[in-house]
Amino acid sequence: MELPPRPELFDFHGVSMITYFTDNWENVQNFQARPDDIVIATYPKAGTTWVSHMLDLLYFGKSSPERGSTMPISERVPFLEFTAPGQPSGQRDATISNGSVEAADKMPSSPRLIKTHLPVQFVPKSFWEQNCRIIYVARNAKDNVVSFFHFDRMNMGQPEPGDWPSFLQRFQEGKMVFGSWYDHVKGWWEKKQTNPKILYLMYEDLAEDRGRELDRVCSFLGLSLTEEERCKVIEGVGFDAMKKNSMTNYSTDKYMDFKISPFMRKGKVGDWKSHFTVSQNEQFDKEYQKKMTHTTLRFRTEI
Ligand SMILES: Nc1ncnc2c1ncn2[C@@H]1O[C@H](COP(=O)(O)OS(=O)(=O)O)[C@@H](OP(=O)(O)O)[C@H]1O
Repeated sequence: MELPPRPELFDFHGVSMITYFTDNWENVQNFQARPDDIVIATYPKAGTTWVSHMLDLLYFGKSSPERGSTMPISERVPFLEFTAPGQPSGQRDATISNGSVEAADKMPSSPRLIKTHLPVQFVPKSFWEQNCRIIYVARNAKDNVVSFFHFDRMNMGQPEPGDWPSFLQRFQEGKMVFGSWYDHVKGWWEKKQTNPKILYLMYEDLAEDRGRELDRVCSFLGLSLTEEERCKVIEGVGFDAMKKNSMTNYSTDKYMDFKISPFMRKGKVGDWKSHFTVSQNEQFDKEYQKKMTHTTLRFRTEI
């Protein structure tokens, strides 16, 4: 299959975007949420797939144990604002595998688990009106940008990444798909301060002790598990298990070139140390301090 050329970034209401996430804008904004919908919101590469698979196992692992090994994560947890590359708005094939609003509308399962990378100000208002629960996952900026760089190298549906120094520079300027990491993590953090329906998770905490974070998630969602169920979820969301599982490792995605880099790449905290030079790190830290002065949000870059 011939793939369309890589998309270009453009400014969309103050946020850098590509058309795959703006083509269906009206339908996204008018999306009708249901009160029991659960949203998994993240800046790209912060642990979306990890928490999506965790929630899917939590809700459907018992009733449909085959689901996690037969349905790609993009079908189990549709990506709200996504429209398939190469298919202009209005002519899209609205199957569940394309993600998107239409797929979510048709989902029979309850609760619906819905993925989004939207910054908080772009979230469709129906989610707030319905008082839906939202799990936001954030990852420290250094590991986040490294993961994003490798993703853009291997995903032909993303803009050309260029070389590492220029990618890092553009990350600091917020010229990434879904905009500035700083605005994203801070915007959701502020929203969380007044909205108890938002659980703010950290990738680093998950990496440190996913059992403990699973317990936090269950308590937020009002779920209780038997010890056996709990062990099954913990095992199912391990990095090695998810890397092997073709329903979570994106090996079925035709836009990703695994010869360049796998989707489930390293899954580590601190991998940034093998990418940043000493001077890139110093420069980054300086800008980071400035951009994070007026927030109580704190990240760990190693565990
Ligand atoms: N189970 C588990 N354990 C540890 N790490 C995990 C796990 N699942 C996904 N990952 C890592 O998360 C990174 C992908 O992030 P996302 O799923 O948010 O990507 S996406 O935005 O949906 O494209 C990507 O990070 P990097 O390896 O650093 O590139 C994945 O490897």
